Order: sequence, then structure tokens, then C-alpha cells
Amino acid sequence: MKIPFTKMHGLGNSYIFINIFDYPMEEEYLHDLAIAVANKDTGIGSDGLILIHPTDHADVGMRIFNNDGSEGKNCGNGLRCVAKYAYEHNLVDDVKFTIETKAGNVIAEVHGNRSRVEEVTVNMGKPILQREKIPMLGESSQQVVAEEFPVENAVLSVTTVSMGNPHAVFFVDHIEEAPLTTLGPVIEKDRRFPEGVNVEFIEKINDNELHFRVWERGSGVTQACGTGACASVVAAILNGKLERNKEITVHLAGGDLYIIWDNEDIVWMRGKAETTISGDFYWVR
Ligand SMILES: N[C@H](CCC[C@H](N)C(=O)O)C(=O)O
Repeated sequence: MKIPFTKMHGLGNSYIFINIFDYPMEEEYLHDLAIAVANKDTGIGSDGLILIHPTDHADVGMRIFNNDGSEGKNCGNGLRCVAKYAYEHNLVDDVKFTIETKAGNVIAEVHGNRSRVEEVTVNMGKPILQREKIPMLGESSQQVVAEEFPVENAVLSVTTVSMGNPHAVFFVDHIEEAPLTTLGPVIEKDRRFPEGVNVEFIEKINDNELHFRVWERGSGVTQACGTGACASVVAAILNGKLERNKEITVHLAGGDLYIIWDNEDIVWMRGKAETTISGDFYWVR
């Protein structure tokens, strides 16, 4: 099967994009296709697969699949890449437009021109904080802020935020000491998170900046996670470490994102999106 694709990334968080407007894809193929394209040796190499598809509910639609084939409900870096692609390929008329995700619609605004979008701002909507909507098991339906979280032989303090996908945020004193590859995979699949969870470790640098590392649900360590950066700023504000309605620079392994959680409860994300390569993927199922 010869499948036209474009590889794009947001701060090194890369996905293989297929334009479903031009190339309809069978639902039953998607799980295996995501695993196939993500494979660096026999595929193209990426953190997963993203479909850009027609929808009656927004200007364009986005579906994201992790490199293990599981489908996520939202993807911040992916949204910026979809916005760049849609504008550069004339799928949308205006610089500002809506993108449908499995978690609902967002509003994107591209900065640049039809031949090259440099940066994208996304209104990511409101964070979801109630425990049962993360989802996280436990008694109260209150927010999970700095809750004791025993795991392996440690007792951590967790704050959970959903941006349509679940995030467990932990604060560390020194980012380079974050137990990313030891506790990340354990927490990802911890039974307290019935749908799994994306795991972020954060170090506060000052009142305007965070260091950030992520172990992603379904993809492992990635260079960046847009929804994770949003969740981390919300978590830091909930813990009284940062101020609301102020642009925070989040330093991810692959680069910087600029996040605001404003006084109307909206989370804004601004950052770059790049195209790496386009071509045809010859897939032997
Ligand atoms: N990298 C993505 C998040 C992927 C989320 C996925 N790992 C899941 O929720 O299953 C981002 O930029 O937001």
C-alpha cells in the first residue's frame, strides 16, 4: 500500500501526518499503521501518527495515535502542526480556525504566510480538574493537588490535570534527577489511572519559567508534549508556584513553549511547528 505522508514536529515531538481529505484510510488499519510508521528501522520514525480529516464540526479534524498504536484524545504539538499544514495546504480560508479533536474543538491561529507558517497559537480550552474526569481512582471528586502518591519505594506528590488527555504532574528540585525512565513507565500504567496517564516532571526555575520532562502514555520519552506543558503550568498555579494570567516559558527537551492559563479559565499555548519531509510510505500490512 503506497501512502502519501508528511512528517512534522513540534519541538522534536514528531508525528507522521496523513491528509485524509486526499487519502481516505480504513479505520481497521489505524492501530497497526501508527506502529508501522513510527518504527525508525522499518518505518519512517516518529512518536506516532496523526490524521488530518474532514469534519462537519470544525474547519478540520485531528486524530492522534501513539507509537504503540493507542489513540490519544488530544495533542498540543500535533495541533500546531495540523494548523500549519491546513493553512499551507489551503484546507482553511482564514489564519484563525477550529480544529476538532476527540476531546472537543480548539481554536488555532497561525502566524506566517501560505508558503510558511512559523508559529501557531492555540486556545486549548479549559483544563479539566475533577478527579473522576482525569480519570483517577479515589474517593473525592475534588481536584487532585499535591496528593500523596506512593509508588515503588517512594512517596511522591501528584497533581493531575486533563487537557482532554490525562496528565500526572510531579515537581522535582533538579530536572536532571527526575525519575523519568524509572518511574515514568510505572506511573503511566498505574491502576489508579484506569485510562493510563502522561507523566510530567517539572522544576520551577523562577516566576516565569519551568523545566519540563515527559514520559508519554503510549509513546514513552518524547522531546516535547504540548498538552503536558499546558497541564504543567496549570498544576504549578494550583500549587501556588506560579501566577495565573501570565505567560510562562516552559523549557522542554526539544525547545520552548509559551503557556498562559488566563482569568477566564482558558489555557493558551504558543510555539513553533516544522515540516521535516513528505513522501510515500510503502506499507506491507
Ligand atoms: N505529544 C502530545 C500528547 C500526546 C498524548 C498521548 N501520549 C496520549 O494522551 O495518549 C502533545 O504534544 O500534547
